[in-house]
Amino acid sequence: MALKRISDSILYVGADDRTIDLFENQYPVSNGVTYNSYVIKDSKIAVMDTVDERATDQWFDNLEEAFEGKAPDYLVVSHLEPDHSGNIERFLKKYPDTIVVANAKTFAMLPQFIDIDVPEDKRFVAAEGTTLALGKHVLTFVMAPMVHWPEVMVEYESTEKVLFSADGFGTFGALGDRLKTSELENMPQSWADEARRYFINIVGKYGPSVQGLLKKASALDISVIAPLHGPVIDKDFDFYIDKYMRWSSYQPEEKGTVIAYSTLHGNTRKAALKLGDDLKKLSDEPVVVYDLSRDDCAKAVADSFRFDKLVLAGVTYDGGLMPCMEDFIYHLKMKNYQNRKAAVIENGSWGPVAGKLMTDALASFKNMNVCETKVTIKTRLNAKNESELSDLAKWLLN
Ligand SMILES: Cc1cc2nc3c(=O)[nH]c(=O)nc-3n(C[C@H](O)[C@H](O)[C@H](O)COP(=O)(O)O)c2cc1C
Repeated sequence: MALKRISDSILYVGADDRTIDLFENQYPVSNGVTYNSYVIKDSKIAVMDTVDERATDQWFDNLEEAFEGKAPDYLVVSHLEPDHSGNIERFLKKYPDTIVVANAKTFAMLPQFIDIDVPEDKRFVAAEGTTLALGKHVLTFVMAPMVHWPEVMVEYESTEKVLFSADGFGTFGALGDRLKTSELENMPQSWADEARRYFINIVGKYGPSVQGLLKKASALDISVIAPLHGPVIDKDFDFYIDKYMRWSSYQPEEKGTVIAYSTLHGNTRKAALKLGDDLKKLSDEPVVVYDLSRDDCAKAVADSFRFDKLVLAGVTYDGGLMPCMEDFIYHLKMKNYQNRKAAVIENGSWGPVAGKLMTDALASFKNMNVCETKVTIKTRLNAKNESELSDLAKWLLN
């Protein structure tokens, strides 16, 4: 099959992985994932990153097709996460004359990832603003520390105005025979859900670092963004940049409520659904309800960042919270959840403490407006609780 291309000179040599169930062994990827890698062909040939070990054979086949009998000159390593560094060693064994292009931090960390000691004359050490001419094409290196690993850098190719954005603007999902967002259906909207789940959960903790990179990127004239996962972005840039601005500044994208519940016997679920119905009766704003025992925690976390309101509805369990609620709150904390309106519904049959625990957790996040009155259910919803839930819906929408 002919290789997919960004242009005549920039080829896609990455691969779909539809066999993986959990990305990073924790995020469900029912539509698979891609490990992107690119080849720039000019007087010199540069390979932009390797791929996960799971895609080794496909990648080497693609490389051979792209090289057309020539040998590569450079291997650019934008960062060392195993899904991108997984084939550096095999590549250097197969193409030992290649010069490795990476920054000083990457070279310092490289021995943790490969057993080959790259000799000095096979190293090109990139720093902020360093350029590397391949012929007509020229790469400029832009450091992006802690987006989301310390050694991350991105590369800007100025002739075709391509930003190789590392994991920035990446998303889950295999690509099949398409590559660019302009070739995919329902773009850019359909990109947002999975890109949000990817960003918030994988990069979200490092908002200020992402803002730093966005500031540097705003000075570049960009025609294409080529990330390391998912489609190459070739239009509607404002949409994608706006999403990244919001996500990295922890601002909600839109009005709406996430109700995340934990239940042992189903009564707290009933309360969560009742509140959802009350909200829907009062407003057209979206309401999304998550069963934290069953639903994808990463999706619940991503939607919590998407919307401006969050309700935690949880049972008291052995004098504490159910593990799934603890886990959800832990994820919110890890990803710097903040700037939202929030409320709590608790349940307990003899000594409810879940409300205090959930309220304290929410109040510990930055700039939260947490409802002062919590709804306390004693085992089953009663008429008073129903009226309290109606009042809570009004407070949330106020
Ligand atoms: C194993 C177990 C431990 C529980 N621990 C407590 C507890 O420490 N304090 C309390 O008030 N209720 C406790 N409960 C009762 C739950 O909070 C109870 O399931 C809830 O009040 C009813 O809501 P649900 O139908 O949503 O589970 C416990 C229930 C179970 C099954």
